[in-house]
Amino acid sequence: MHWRYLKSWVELLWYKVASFFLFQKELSIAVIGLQNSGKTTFVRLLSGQPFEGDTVPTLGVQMDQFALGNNSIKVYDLAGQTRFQPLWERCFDKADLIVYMIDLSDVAALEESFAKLIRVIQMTNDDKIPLLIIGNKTDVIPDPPMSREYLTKYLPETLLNDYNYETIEKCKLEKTNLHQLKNVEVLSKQLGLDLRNHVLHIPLQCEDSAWGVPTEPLPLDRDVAIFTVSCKTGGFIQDVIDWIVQI
Ligand SMILES: Nc1nc2c(ncn2[C@@H]2O[C@H](COP(=O)(O)OP(=O)(O)OP(=O)(O)O)[C@@H](O)[C@H]2O)c(=O)[nH]1
Ligand SMILES: [Mg+2]
Repeated sequence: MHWRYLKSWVELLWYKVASFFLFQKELSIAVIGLQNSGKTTFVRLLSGQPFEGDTVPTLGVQMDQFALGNNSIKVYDLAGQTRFQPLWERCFDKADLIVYMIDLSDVAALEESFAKLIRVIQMTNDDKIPLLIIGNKTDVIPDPPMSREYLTKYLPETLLNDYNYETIEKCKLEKTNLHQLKNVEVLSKQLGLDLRNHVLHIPLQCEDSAWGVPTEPLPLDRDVAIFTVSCKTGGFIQDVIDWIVQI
């Protein structure tokens, strides 16, 4: 046997023994979302590697295992290309947490990304798998000129705690108003996710709802969190990590 293979076997064995004694819990995470949304970049950050501007699109699924705080994390980094999307659901039964990445700066892909997320929520809701929704690439979205209204209304990028879903406006998203999505409350409204009342309002255009007929809100009996982040600048990544390790 080549010494390099022997070395990786020894490392794996050492990791398994160390995890048995050192780690409080083992967490399997499935990271999904459309291509180019930043899934592999996010996994790299989780494992302590720096931001990489030039990444290679993932093919199929890439598995990685590392320590995060006192936890041993096993990550399934899934490919976002359409041809690989059927693989996503094969990882759901192994996952203790599903992370869904959205590229907030890609206005052309937002509708597809939102629709696929809603499908994932419907598919995994009975199993109550915790769900972490990450709006990524906030650094690419230009801010409008600073105003008092902007500062008070659009700045919160942290996890929702107490908010009033009904009073948030839903708008047609365009390049010029994308900055609103940096606010997790606005993002939750666009997705139809009322986290305060734990329900999903399924939009009419989604494939599983009859066209033109409002569907009943879907009760969410699971942990759901939404963050908006920048994997490039590291903005709010630590908040995401803190949330993951507490589940
Ligand atoms: N500006 C900016 N670029 C980012 C950010 N996150 C990721 N990227 C870039 O986006 C591109 C795609 O990132 P990946 O992590 O490979 O995307 P992915 O979701 O894994 O893509 P697939 O594997 O094809 O599904 C890369 O060029 C990254 O450097 C971010 O927060 N800001
Ligand atoms: Mg990838």
